[in-house]
Amino acid sequence: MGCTITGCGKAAPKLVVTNDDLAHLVDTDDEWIVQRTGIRARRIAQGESATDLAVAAAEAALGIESDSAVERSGWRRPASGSKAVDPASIDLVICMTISPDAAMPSQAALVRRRLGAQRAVCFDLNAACSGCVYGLSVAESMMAAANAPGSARNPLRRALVIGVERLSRVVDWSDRSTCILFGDGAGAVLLEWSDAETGIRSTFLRNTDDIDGVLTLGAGRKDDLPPLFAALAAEQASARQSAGPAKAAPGFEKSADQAPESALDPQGFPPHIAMSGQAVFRFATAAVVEAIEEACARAGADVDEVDLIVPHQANERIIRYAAKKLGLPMERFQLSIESSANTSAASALMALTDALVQERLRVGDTAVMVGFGGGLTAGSVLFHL
Ligand SMILES: CC(=O)SCCNC(=O)CCNC(=O)[C@H](O)C(C)(C)COP(=O)(O)OP(=O)(O)OC[C@H]1O[C@@H](n2cnc3c(N)ncnc32)[C@H](O)[C@@H]1OP(=O)(O)O
Repeated sequence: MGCTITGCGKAAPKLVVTNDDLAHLVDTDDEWIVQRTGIRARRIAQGESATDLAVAAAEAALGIESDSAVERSGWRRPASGSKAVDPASIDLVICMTISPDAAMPSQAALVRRRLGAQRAVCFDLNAACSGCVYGLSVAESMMAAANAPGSARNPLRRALVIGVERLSRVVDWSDRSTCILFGDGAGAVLLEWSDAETGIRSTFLRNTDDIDGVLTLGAGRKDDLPPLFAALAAEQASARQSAGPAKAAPGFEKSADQAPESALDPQGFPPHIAMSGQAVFRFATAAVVEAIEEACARAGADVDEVDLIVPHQANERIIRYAAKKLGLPMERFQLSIESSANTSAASALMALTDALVQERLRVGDTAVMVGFGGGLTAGSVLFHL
């Protein structure tokens, strides 16, 4: 028993922006970008919303034909036949994103409505660039719980897990150290619960504090609250002072050797992606290797038995480093970064679609998806296709 990937799709905006194009915007060049990242071009949304991209990727995964304005491609599990899956039969929609069209309704709610997935429950998930593995892991856990004998949960046999980003809206286009890295797009998988021995076999999730704020993006909220609240705060603070110090609950007293609070002020996060590239690089290289090994260990598999590793597409050098460290040839890793750049929560599902469409991954194969990113987050999922 398990949840099997029965459909996969990706969608990208039509506009192609090459490294040479970006050299008109910031002081950079194609050679630097290719050597440091492996990126040659990215897609940038010009009018396409995150909802447009997510729906197009989801329809591709469901096998639904549509005259969508965005570019899309998809794969369906051969046994599913040519018949498209009815969106009304979907029980769950999860959207992973750090750049949704709106905070409310959720991105998943917008997709649900457009798709016509009337019976699905839906919500968004933010695990930054690890979104794909967190989304798959959460969906698998929910499906396993819902399908356990005697479960009193929502019935859950079909889930759409969609990563979607319109990062072009949250990139600082004057910062050459970040703007060259990111792109827009969406990737989706259809998971179905079945008795088969295929599907997700292990998951591994890991978080570390981003103490130095090496990867941040502000939520862009307004801080100009009515002056009334500042006056009330001052009044209440002085009342508390005259009442004496508040007592901490037993067990929650601060000890002298407790680590100091981070100097980082969340209200000071910029409204665009800010990154300390080398620190992220160091974190990512260690995290990717650990996550691949953990997913394999938990599934009782040897890393050598994995047919294809589908990593978050952040930087080709990170992937090359992981391959070397694990003693695996680069052919065992899906590389889609050249034309898509880093699409954060969408990237590994877009790469998975490429692997399936290009037949680098076939039914019967074993694959590991691995992610890492802001939070800091990392994780992996091992599945038998
Ligand atoms: C949302 C998420 O979760 S994102 C998570 C994923 N992010 C990542 O994976 C990023 C990981 N890091 C990286 O990929 C790399 O650090 C990069 C590509 C960003 C930078 O590569 P590095 O080799 O570390 O370059 P570094 O930052 O040391 O800069 C080297 C020089 O190139 C310069 N430089 C930076 N960007 C550019 C550019 N686009 N073009 C030309 N020169 C540049 C720098 O100014 C610096 O110049 P200096 O030596 O005169 O000061």
